[in-house]
Amino acid sequence: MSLRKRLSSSDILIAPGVYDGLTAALATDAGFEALYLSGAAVAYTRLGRPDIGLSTASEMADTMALIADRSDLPVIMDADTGFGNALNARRTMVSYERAGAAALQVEDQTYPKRCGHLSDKSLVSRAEMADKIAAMADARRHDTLIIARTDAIAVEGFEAAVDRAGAYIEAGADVLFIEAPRDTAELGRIAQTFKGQVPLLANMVEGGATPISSAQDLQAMGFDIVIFPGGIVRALARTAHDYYSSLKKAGSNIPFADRMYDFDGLNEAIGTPEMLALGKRYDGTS
Ligand SMILES: C[C@](O)(C(=O)O)[C@H](CC(=O)O)C(=O)O
Repeated sequence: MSLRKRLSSSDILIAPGVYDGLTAALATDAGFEALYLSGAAVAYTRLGRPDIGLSTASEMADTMALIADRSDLPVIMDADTGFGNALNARRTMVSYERAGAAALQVEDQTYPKRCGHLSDKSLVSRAEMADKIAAMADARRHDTLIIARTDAIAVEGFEAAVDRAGAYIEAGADVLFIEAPRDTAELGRIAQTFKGQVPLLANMVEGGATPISSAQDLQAMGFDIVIFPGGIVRALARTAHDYYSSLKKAGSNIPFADRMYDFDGLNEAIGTPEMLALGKRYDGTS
């Protein structure tokens, strides 16, 4: 089902963050209906660095292509600022579509951007961002959704964020994402203001500016999509930290065994038996 069609349903869409073939495979097997390719998760895992605009558009497109090889689910792709001005954003649209994205999220920060939950962000003008959205809409070759994000709450205040969001819908945004509301009341006001105009996205960042709500509560407020972009990295980083400490201390993985897949367990999780059976089917002997 196309992402646009799925968003016409009244059930909120939960898109967990992924950043490679493994996380895409595991999230797909868990039964989600869409994935979120998080720029933060790519920076955290590939670079071991913060989400401050260090990853390149081509690194992101390569990652998208690997995920599309491994999962048939629609992928919402983080396009940051579009990597520059409107012309850069047009090119980002075309290359991310080619890599397999079903939706591109673009934000009104200056380039290079930073995580929406870090301080000291700066914005391009409302008019520049509106033109960037229109440029991306004109450049797309498929029914790729444009998710317009404003980071204005932290920079210009809540009312300005609402004004910007209205302008971005007028410019052609298919989905609205107001980044980092500071409390549940602000989340509720966003839903009340824009419900019924375009689908609304909420972003749950553990320990970030917005208190964590469940998908059920966000749906009751009026949200249509919720992303959990970096949760998987926070979970895996914590496990990796504990794993390396344990291995260093014990000189073996025996103390950690009940927190790990063994050889067969991992092979099962990534579909090794099915791949080997497929190989046999095409090995010229049957
Ligand atoms: C949504 C986001 O842009 C992302 O890169 O996934 C980040 C999330 C994060 O930093 O954990 C954001 O700016 O909110």
